Amino acid sequence: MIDLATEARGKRLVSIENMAFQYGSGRRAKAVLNGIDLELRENEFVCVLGASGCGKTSLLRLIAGYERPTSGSVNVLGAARSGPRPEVGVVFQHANLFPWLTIRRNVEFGLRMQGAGREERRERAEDALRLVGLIDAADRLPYELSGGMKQRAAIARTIAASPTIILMDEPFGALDAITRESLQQQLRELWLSSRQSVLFITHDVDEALLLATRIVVLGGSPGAVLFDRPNPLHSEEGTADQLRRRYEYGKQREKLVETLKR
Ligand SMILES: Nc1ncnc2c1ncn2[C@@H]1O[C@H](COP(=O)(O)OP(=O)(O)OP(=O)(O)O)[C@@H](O)[C@H]1O
Repeated sequence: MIDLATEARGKRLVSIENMAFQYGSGRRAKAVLNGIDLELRENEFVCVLGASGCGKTSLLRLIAGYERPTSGSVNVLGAARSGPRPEVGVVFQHANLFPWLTIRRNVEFGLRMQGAGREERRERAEDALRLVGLIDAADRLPYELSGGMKQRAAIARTIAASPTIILMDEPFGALDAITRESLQQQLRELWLSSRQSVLFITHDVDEALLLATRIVVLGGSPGAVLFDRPNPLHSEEGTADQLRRRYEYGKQREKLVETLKR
């Protein structure tokens, strides 16, 4: 029988089946993930929550193609191929901008690698910088920008390359609470207008409840999927404040925190 709820979720972009992963081998082996089944579909914003050390970054690195599974499969865009690829963009906790290049040149850099011509690079970089509200800072150097602006530049660099999937590893983890909230809201608006498929790693329950269409909780050692459900609070409207004032917010939050403690 066709599962209508699953069919409605759109095309499958990432499919992980019974996957295990370990670093090293023999006596130095460190089992990190075990029995992982996970999907990312078109237009989904999946937040992967988990306590420190449960394997979230390792999972992202496997999807990005930086690591290979020890057993089981990680299929991305129909292929189990390893190595970075332009269809998969990654945003890390630290912006990693080239300090000697202007913000514009940083954003253009990946496009040059893709072989885009000068005009096209300029246009796509400007569009991306406009989307993240950084067009006025385009000709500044990274050291002249605040932490939040640098993260927005890193997001612009990823968006400009038009990936099919964006992987984000705690992109706001190193920012102060106010900047973090403002960027969460901006990312939410960006996602609502683009419906880009995103897999977002975080250990922040509030961040997941605000941004996710679906929430996955990883836990245990080696890490396993403890919870994988649509975000019941996902909404197309409203700000973070309005979301937190919703009646069900406290209950859903508590449920996730309890799962995280397992
Ligand atoms: N290159 C490596 N070699 C060996 N062990 C590693 C390596 N990288 C990570 N680990 C170990 O794998 C486990 C999972 O690490 P990972 O970074 O994936 O967790 P995480 O959930 O992202 O943690 P955090 O939230 O603290 O970033 C940890 O125990 C870590 O020490």
